[in-house]
Amino acid sequence: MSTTPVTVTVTGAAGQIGYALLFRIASGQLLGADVPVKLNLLEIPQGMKAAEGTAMELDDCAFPLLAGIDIHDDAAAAFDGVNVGLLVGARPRGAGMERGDLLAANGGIFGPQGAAINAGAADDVRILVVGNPANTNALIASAHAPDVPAERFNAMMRLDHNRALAQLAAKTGSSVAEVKRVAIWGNHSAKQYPDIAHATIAGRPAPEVVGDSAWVTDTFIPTVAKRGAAIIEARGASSAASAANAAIEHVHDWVNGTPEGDWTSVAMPSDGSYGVPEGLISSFPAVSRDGRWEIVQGLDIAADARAGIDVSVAELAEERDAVKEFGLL
Ligand SMILES: NC(=O)C1=CN([C@@H]2O[C@H](COP(=O)(O)OP(=O)(O)OC[C@H]3O[C@@H](n4cnc5c(N)ncnc54)[C@H](O)[C@@H]3O)[C@@H](O)[C@H]2O)C=CC1
Ligand SMILES: O=C([O-])CC(=O)C(=O)O
Repeated sequence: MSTTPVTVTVTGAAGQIGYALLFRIASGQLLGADVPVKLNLLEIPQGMKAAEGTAMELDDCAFPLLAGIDIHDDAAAAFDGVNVGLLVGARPRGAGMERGDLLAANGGIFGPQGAAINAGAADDVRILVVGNPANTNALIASAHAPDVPAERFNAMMRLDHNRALAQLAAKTGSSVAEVKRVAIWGNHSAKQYPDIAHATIAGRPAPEVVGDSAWVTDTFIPTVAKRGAAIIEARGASSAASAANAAIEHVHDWVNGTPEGDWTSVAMPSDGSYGVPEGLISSFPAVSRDGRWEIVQGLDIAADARAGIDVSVAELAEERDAVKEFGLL
């Protein structure tokens, strides 16, 4: 077992995703069963008491890997020395709030958090933004952290990716483990583009195994893209355990690598691949090698996929332009 604990900062620690996330991190599922972790919890003042309660429960688990817990309502302290930052806390959309209001309110959170990361993070810092609108919040945080390589800021698409795996497995009577190379492109929103064109199921092309292109267009894509809303409708609250699970898997693969022969979906700064304007934090199929994401190159993009990707990327560009107007970039 290595001895130096990895510092993991979780924002929104007292929220529902935080509650589903922290115990898994402390048990070793984020980084590995031999990696001790130190947890920094960041909350707003109103969330501090509940965060303290969660910390008491973490203590009561007596996790051998948990090297300490600190609770903060100050971003500079919470991100001091951070190696892995999970930015979950965000301002939810309130009644009568327009999308622009939401972007501005969250800019007020992710700008200062980016600046705190810039000031205090460890050299190897990796940041995963979960709080919505995740892609644009990641862009804002990164813009406020000029000394941190932009590639260290990701937004979470792993939940969308996992939703796509589950839908495809259910449709074809396969196990999830047999489904490989699904891709989600673009924004974590209802305009994302879930893509099975390059996927395989038990080694066979997924479109052939599904054998029903109307199902892909009319059922699969909207089901995956609108799954967040369907969960809210069913549960009366947004996805929490599945979101926490996705965050764990994203960071685990980023640090430890993706399995040979498969890829995942990651929103990261575009390098211009697949015609996505450079700098937008957009989702691509990606593999992790030596602790870095690489966009899977050379995939043929058919006309329907091109159109779907373009719609999602246009939404990201609109969000970027809106936050630029608010002076957040
Ligand atoms: N990217 C994705 O796939 C998904 C993203 N989400 C998003 O994750 C976010 C969190 O969801 P939940 O945990 O369910 O929400 P929640 O409302 O249960 O918890 C959010 C927590 O963040 C805290 N918070 C607010 N502003 C903060 C700040 N400036 N610093 C630190 N903490 C702050 C709140 O006090 C609250 O405890 C939401 O924006 C949600 O839309 C949820 C599911 C999936
Ligand atoms: O839709 C929401 O508010 C939560 C979310 O991002 C998801 O479940 O994908």
